[in-house]
Amino acid sequence: MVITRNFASFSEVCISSGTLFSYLRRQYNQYPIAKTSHICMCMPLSTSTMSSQPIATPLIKDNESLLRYLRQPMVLPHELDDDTKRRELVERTRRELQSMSKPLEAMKMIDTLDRLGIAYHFEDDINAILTTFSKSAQPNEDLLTTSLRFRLLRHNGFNISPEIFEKFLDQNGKFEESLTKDIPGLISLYEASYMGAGGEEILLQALEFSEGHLKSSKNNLTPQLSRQVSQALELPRHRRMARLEARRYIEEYSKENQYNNPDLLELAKLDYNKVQALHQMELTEITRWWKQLGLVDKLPFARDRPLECFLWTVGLMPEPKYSSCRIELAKTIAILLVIDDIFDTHGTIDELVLFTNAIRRWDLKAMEELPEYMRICYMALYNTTNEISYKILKENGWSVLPYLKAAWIDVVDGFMMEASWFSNGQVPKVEEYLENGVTTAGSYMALVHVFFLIGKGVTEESVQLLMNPYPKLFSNSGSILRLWDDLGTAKEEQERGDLASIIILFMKEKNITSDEEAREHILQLIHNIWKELNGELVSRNGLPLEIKKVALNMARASQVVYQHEEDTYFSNVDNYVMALFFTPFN
Ligand SMILES: CC(C)=CCC/C(C)=C/COP(=O)(O)OP(=O)(O)O
Ligand SMILES: [Mg+2]
Repeated sequence: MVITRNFASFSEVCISSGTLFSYLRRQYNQYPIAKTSHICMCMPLSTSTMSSQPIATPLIKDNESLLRYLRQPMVLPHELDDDTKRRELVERTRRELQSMSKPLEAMKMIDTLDRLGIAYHFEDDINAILTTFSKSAQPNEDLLTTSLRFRLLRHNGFNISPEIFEKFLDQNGKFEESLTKDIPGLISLYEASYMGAGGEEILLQALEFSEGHLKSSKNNLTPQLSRQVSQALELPRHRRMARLEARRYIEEYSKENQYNNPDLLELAKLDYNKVQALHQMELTEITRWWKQLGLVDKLPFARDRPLECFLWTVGLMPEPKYSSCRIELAKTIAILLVIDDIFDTHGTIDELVLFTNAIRRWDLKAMEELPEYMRICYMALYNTTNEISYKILKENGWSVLPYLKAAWIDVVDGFMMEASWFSNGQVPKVEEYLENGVTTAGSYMALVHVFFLIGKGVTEESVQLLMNPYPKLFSNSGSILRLWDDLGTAKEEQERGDLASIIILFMKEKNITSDEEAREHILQLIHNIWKELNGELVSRNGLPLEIKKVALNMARASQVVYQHEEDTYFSNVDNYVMALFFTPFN
């Protein structure tokens, strides 16, 4: 049996590799067979059957803590059992899914798998089932089934026409009154209506109809239905961040004793814990990188939030297969926050001009003209971007530096634009500010990196669509990010002396006197942009489905990170972080 154990870095762990190896030999009768910078593999002398089980490891800085760590059993027996059990359950669930003959049954199962955060195991099976659903129109299907079919298909990138809802309209073109008694059907219709794209009138109507009736009947329902209605009204499924929803729904599902499938529940919990352990490992790696980079030691005014950066990446790309993408993306966001702080709070306008020009030149000679505090940030950005480009070149053979660099130049140009507006006392138009704000929120920068880091569907044609201009998909999702950012951080930023906020601009431009009213308008704007985003998800815009899904996830994560009561921001995000990364299921 091979046991793998992940260390923060091999050199950090094996201050003396002899210590490790002889310790393993003595203690566990295991023998090291391979070492890389992150993994040490050990093989017991007595057997050669293999299975691997990575375990998250805390930073180990000296021999003392290494030995303390190693004194724990190498692989806890229950962890191996859990993994075997998890794999068995995945296969059992796959067989169950494949054998389902009734469409509604299969759809409900797909929906539950998705909600429990385990659908990624069955991607091919789900796609195969949905492909058959997309071809077979079912005239007699009820409201619940039709709506669920529509939502699942769109969610997975299939283009299905909303005409399938026409059969529920009466002679006056309104949803039939009799449907108001069908609460599960109404919930399903409500959830489906959030998949609507611009101009899809019938889905607008569906939203109004279902929302109105759900609100008015909420108090006269069974506790279970009432809970479902409240959940949907609070935030529809389509807008929820996957990992957070998995965390929440596993808890809810475990309470529904009569209705749940015990196999699915067990699988969801085991899988959640396994993915959480992977996230912890990534977090260890990012934190170690960030500490070694030492940027905030040199720039004490800058934000030091690797955990928050990582939360973003889990929002954007929750699936385990994107592990290394998350690590690289978190690095870019951490640096983005520092540059943002330089522009928003620390740099003088002359220094910012120098910095912007140096970034445009993108060479180390340009760095020499900068003040010392900017030089360190410059080089951190330069090196990190080169390293990411190198990694992509090594793995896929693509030279992506020109794209990554150009995206960063755009970010800094955007920051400079903001800085010059505010230093000249200029008030930009809302539209102008928003357009620039999409760039300064890092949206394009992040999505361009993700496009290459994921590496799916990267062709000469799709690369052409990536920049100049950026795709509408990116602008839509970036606008939602910027709007939520401003809704969430306006107060904090005003206190820090940063006056850039769409709320103030909106109030000025639209002659609105109340902050509250301006916020309402912005929420409506977000809702409208979501429709555009939904259109992009199913449009043939030439972009791969993987990046479309990430863009939608970015809009979802923005709401999670920024929607909060002003004074409870940190405690909210902290709660998410605790639940997502540090609290396993029993
Ligand atoms: C997925 C990505 C790209 C996440 C980055 C999040 C972000 C907007 C950080 C800047 O916050 P801020 O509120 O300090 O920015 P600003 O000062 O521009 O409002
Ligand atoms: Mg902000």
